[in-house]
Amino acid sequence: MEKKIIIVTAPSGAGKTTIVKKLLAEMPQLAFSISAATREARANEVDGRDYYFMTTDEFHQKIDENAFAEYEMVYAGKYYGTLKSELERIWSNDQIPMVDIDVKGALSIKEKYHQEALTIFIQPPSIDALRERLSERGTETQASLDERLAKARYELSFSHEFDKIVVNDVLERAYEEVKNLVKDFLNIK
Ligand SMILES: Nc1nc2c(ncn2[C@@H]2O[C@H](COP(=O)(O)OP(=O)(O)O)[C@@H](O)[C@H]2O)c(=O)[nH]1
Ligand SMILES: Nc1ncnc2c1ncn2[C@@H]1O[C@H](COP(=O)(O)OP(=O)(O)O)[C@@H](O)[C@H]1O
Repeated sequence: MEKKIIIVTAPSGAGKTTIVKKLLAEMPQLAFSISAATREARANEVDGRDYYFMTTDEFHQKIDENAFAEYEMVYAGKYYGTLKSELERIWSNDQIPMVDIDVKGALSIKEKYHQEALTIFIQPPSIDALRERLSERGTETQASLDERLAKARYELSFSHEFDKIVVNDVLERAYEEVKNLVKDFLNIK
């Protein structure tokens, strides 16, 4: 089977996880690419399901082994990365990896797999909407909220680097748009 890959990226809080999870539940052809990360697990997160949680030393070791398709220091000294072994695991199951990563990581993975990739940028309707969504999600402190919003302004300037931009205004509408893009890419009716 051809090794296709779908990359969804967005500023934090734009809704990409919500959209990706919904799509994964509906399309068995896809599998979530579980990233490695050095941040603390949140209360509802499970190692090996949400992330492969690692210490910084373990992450450095993987970098030295050239084990990553891409990695970035995303927030506050925390590393996140896509393991090559994770993509291979999904391809060997005859599924297509759905990669949910930050904008810089998405650009580098796109560079690597550009011939087989569909890249989608989820755009929030506005910075104010982002602030509201992140506050309501209840996962951020004032400092981490400010950090995410500053990064979002920067990331929004890269939206045109991706194959498709989907504005997440009304969730259901944005979701349908993403689903149709994925179906087109996979030649599914
Ligand atoms: N470059 C890169 N970024 C990642 C990876 N996995 C997750 N991220 C990004 O890291 C950021 C922070 O993730 P997280 O702390 O879980 O917050 P959330 O996505 O806002 O819920 C998000 O923008 C993710 O898209 C990865 O493997 N590589
Ligand atoms: N279209 C939308 N309108 C309002 N709230 C939304 C919409 N899409 C997602 N959300 C909410 O915004 C918050 C951030 O979404 P999430 O999927 O966690 O974003 P990301 O993965 O991009 O950081 C969540 O609480 C989610 O329920």
